Amino acid sequence: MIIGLTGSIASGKSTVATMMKNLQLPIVDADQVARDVVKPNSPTLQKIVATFGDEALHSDGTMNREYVGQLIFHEPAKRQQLNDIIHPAIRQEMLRQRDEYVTNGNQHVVMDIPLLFESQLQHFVDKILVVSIKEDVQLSRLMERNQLSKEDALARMRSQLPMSVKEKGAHGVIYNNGDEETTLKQLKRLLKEWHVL
Ligand SMILES: CC(C)(COP(=O)(O)OP(=O)(O)OC[C@H]1O[C@@H](n2cnc3c(N)ncnc32)[C@H](O)[C@@H]1O)[C@@H](O)C(=O)NCCC(=O)NCCS
Ligand SMILES: Nc1ncnc2c1ncn2[C@@H]1O[C@H](COP(=O)(O)OP(=O)(O)OP(=O)(O)O)[C@@H](O)[C@H]1O
Repeated sequence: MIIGLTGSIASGKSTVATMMKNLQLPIVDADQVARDVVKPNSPTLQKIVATFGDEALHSDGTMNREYVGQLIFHEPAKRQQLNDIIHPAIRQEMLRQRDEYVTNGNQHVVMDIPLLFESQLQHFVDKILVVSIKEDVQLSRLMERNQLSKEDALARMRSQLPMSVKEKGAHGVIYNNGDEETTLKQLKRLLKEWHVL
């Protein structure tokens, strides 16, 4: 079974992905792939610099994530431009990793894809697991983790589909408002239901 793990920004996808890894499930991590495809001198990073200017680059040749983030989380048109450049490369590499895990005999693979619904990638997976969170808890965890102002954190949250839409499209939902142990219990229950554990 290919499981699509998604949710909203700072809802706890990485936290749940780590739990799944500890349960011996292989993970394809879209955020990590998104970092890999913009390595210094990569064609994707060159396109980003051609579009957003030299400020998108640090002097050591790595992408200036803060600068690009400020641009795209506040301006939908710029976000679309970045998505058009970077998403094809991300998709190709995610599918390569998924298929490699399957070829190597893994019965189940987890794909951690923050924008699964926004990018309409439902067809990449067999079942969709949404990590849900209440908006006030999400806001405070996001502000704390990324040291963001309330305004910047809200801009990031609003750049994604509402949680209610994602919950409706899910085969299973985990609520990550409490402590990690409560979340782990829900995860194990769901995976048993799906005959993954
Ligand atoms: C804009 C960038 C440079 C900001 O980098 P930063 O280190 O601050 O954030 P990070 O990459 O850790 O992403 C954090 C979260 O932001 C959200 N997010 C990232 N990109 C987007 C986007 N294009 N649209 C909506 N939400 C996004 C996701 O929930 C993601 O998990 C970076 O997120 C990026 O390259 N985004 C484009 C690639 C992408 O769409 N990634 C998301 C999943 S494939
Ligand atoms: N149950 C929990 N209790 C307390 N803190 C939590 C819990 N789950 C996650 N966190 C914290 O909340 C923040 C967001 O969690 P995490 O990074 O897993 O979210 P994410 O959905 O992967 O985020 P992103 O979309 O930005 O990649 C992190 O700082 C994490 O340590």
